[in-house]
Amino acid sequence: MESNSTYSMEDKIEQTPVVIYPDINTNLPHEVTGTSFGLGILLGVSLGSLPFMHFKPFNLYIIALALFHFLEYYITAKYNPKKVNSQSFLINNGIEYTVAHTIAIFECLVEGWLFPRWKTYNHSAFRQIIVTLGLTLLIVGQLVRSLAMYTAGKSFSHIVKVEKENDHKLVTNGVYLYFRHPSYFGFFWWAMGTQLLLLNPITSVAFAYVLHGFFSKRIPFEERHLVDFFGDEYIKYRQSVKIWIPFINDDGNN
Ligand SMILES: C[S@@+](CC[C@H](N)C(=O)[O-])C[C@H]1O[C@@H](n2cnc3c(N)ncnc32)[C@H](O)[C@@H]1O
Repeated sequence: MESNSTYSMEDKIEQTPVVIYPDINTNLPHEVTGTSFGLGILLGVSLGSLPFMHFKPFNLYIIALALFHFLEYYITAKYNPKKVNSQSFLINNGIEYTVAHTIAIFECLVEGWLFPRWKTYNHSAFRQIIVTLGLTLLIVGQLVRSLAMYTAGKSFSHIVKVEKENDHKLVTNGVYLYFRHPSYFGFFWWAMGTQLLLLNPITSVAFAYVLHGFFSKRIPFEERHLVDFFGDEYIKYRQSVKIWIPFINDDGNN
C-alpha cells in the first residue's frame, strides 16, 4: 500500500534536527544506570522512612545529597551533552569533599548518641530556626546552581577551562545577571545549608573555612582565564556583577 504522506522517509530524516548525543564511551551505561539506581535508592529509603524518624534533618540531608548528585549529571546531559561523562555526577568530587561529608555524618551520629536531648529531641524555637535556615539555604543554593548550569549550557564545564573552546561564549544573562559565579554561590550555600540542617556546630564552621579557602583560589584562577578568553567584555562584566560569597573579594584579586 502506498503512503499518503507528501514526504518520503529520506525527507523526514533530512528534516530531523541534529541532536548531539553524549559520547557513550565516557558514559558507560552500566556505570550511569548503577549510579542513578544507587542515588534513587538513597532518596527513596530516606523519603520513605522520613515519617518514622525522630531526627528528620538527617533524612532531608541524604535526600539533598542524592538530588544534588543526580542533577549534576542530568543537567549536564540535557544542556551540555558534549561534556557529560560518568564523572558528571560529581560523586568523586575530590578527597576533601568525601572526607567532609563523612565527618559531617559522623558528627551528626555521635552528637545524636551522646546528646540526644540537645540534638534529636530538642524542640526549641532556636533549633527550628537553624533547621529552617539550613533547609532554605540548601534549596536556594540548589536552585541557583541548577539554573547556572542550565543558563551557561555549553559554556559550563565541571573542570575550569584554560584554553578557549569554539563554542565557549561569555554568559551574562539569567542568573549570571545577579551573580558572577552562580554555580559556586549555589554550591557554597547548599553545602552550608546541609550542615546547619544537621545542627552540626563543628562541621558548619569547618565547611565555611574549607569552602572559603577553595573558592578564594578557584575564582581568581578561573577569572584570569576568562579575561584571556573575553578581554574587556569580561572585565566590564566583573566590575558590574558581584559574587555574593562572604569574604571573597569582588574585584577578582583574592
Ligand atoms: C564549574 S563552571 C563555573 C561557572 C561559574 N564560575 C559559575 O559559578 O557559575 C567553570 C567554567 O565556567 C566558565 N565560566 C565561568 N564564568 C563564565 C561566564 N560568565 N561565561 C562563560 N563561561 C564562564 C569558566 O571558563 C570555566 O571553564
